[in-house]
Amino acid sequence: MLTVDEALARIVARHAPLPAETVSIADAAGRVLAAPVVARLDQPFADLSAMDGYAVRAVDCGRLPATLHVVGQAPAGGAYAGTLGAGEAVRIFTGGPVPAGADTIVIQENTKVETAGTVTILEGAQPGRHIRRRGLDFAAGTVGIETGRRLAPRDVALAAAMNTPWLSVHRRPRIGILATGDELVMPGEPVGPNQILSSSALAVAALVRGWGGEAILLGIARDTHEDIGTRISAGLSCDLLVTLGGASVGEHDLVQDALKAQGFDLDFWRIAMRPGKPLMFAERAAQTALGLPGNPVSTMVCALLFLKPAIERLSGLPGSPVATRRAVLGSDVAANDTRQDYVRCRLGRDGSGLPVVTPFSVQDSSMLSFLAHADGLLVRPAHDAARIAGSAVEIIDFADLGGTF
Ligand SMILES: Nc1nc2c(c(=O)[nH]1)N[C@H]1C(S)=C(S)[C@@H](COP(=O)(O)OP(=O)(O)OC[C@H]3O[C@@H](n4cnc5c(N)ncnc54)[C@H](O)[C@@H]3O)O[C@H]1N2
Ligand code: MOO
Repeated sequence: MLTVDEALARIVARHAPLPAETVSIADAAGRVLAAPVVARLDQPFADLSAMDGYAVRAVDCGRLPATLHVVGQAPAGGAYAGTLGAGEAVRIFTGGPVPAGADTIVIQENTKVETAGTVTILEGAQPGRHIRRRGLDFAAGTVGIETGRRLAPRDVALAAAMNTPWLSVHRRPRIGILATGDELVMPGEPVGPNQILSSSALAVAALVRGWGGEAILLGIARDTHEDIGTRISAGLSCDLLVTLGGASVGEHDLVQDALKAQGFDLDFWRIAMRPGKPLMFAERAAQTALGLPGNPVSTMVCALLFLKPAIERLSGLPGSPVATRRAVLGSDVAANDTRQDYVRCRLGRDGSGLPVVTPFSVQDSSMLSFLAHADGLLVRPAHDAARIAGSAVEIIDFADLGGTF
């Protein structure tokens, strides 16, 4: 059986960033840049005042107090058209252009106005003070944001300031989601005898959206070759088709054959992992299929470990493994077997600030309540020895996933 690392490497290697499209900056947050954002102007566009006060010539303030003639105004969005002469000041506001001839700003707290049309400078007139020089933030032609970055709101702010109303981003991956099983109904539908709710389809759709993909629900296939085949073919325009369940070895586990019948080549269908042994990966021309195991916790954990990096790769990111962090065990754990184990756990804090891991005593991969209440996953490598409380371990902390899991 493949290891988790080998399986992930094969999945990531098989995906490449999708082609670029142009979107309005208003819709760009969360998308991954396919071309750099380059400043189309200098910011600031001129020397601007950083404060409300008076633009003056420092030389006129050599002996204080100094009374100057106020010859005009320079608000943000306006400017004083003339050149400041000896003994003159311009009333200026934060963001206002520094007039020609002035070389410093005196903040208004350091002045007093006794006679209309004059200002008396009391202190604080050093050359260059409170002036933001033209191009201080960036100059025209500066690369503000590099290709391959997922745009956060603060990147949108920078791109907007650089006056780039249209951005080139990678197309969002289209992810088809197909549940399989005679026993499944969707929430809100009548639940017949022997039926259960398809909990995973909506959850995987939410994961896909949170990770930057477009989720396309392909419904629930009944356990027949025909129905599974028909629905797989309906999903052939997706970049990546995710199937739920039917991945294992029982007679009702038909997904593998149905994918082959639709022209997919099977890459692998079992990995050394728990939960999630029956993970399947197949490819067909520009498309891939990821068969997630049916037990709902296995579905979710496998989606986190494999679907997230695949979506990220298609989106233009590297497709890195989900990050783990150092933690200490809060209780003893037995030796692990041949499968890398992802153990649902609670996380506390010890004196040094490290997470303290307490695994739930029940780890049944059908039990969603434990997954929902977990703070993270303890990662136990295959063949890991028994470990006592206090041992160093690796975890996936759900808090690191920014609410996307
Ligand atoms: N003889 C063996 N039996 C099983 C093995 C094995 O290696 N040998 N593997 C077990 C493991 S591990 C898992 S995980 C499951 C996964 O098998 P499948 O992917 O074929 O999943 P199904 O049989 O279709 O379903 C398993 C379980 O999950 C429920 N299910 C399926 N889809 C959904 C959904 N969308 N939402 C909620 N629940 C779902 C389904 O009703 C079953 O109860 O196989 C073990 N068996
Ligand atoms: O690996 Mo299965 O996914 O143990 O439930």
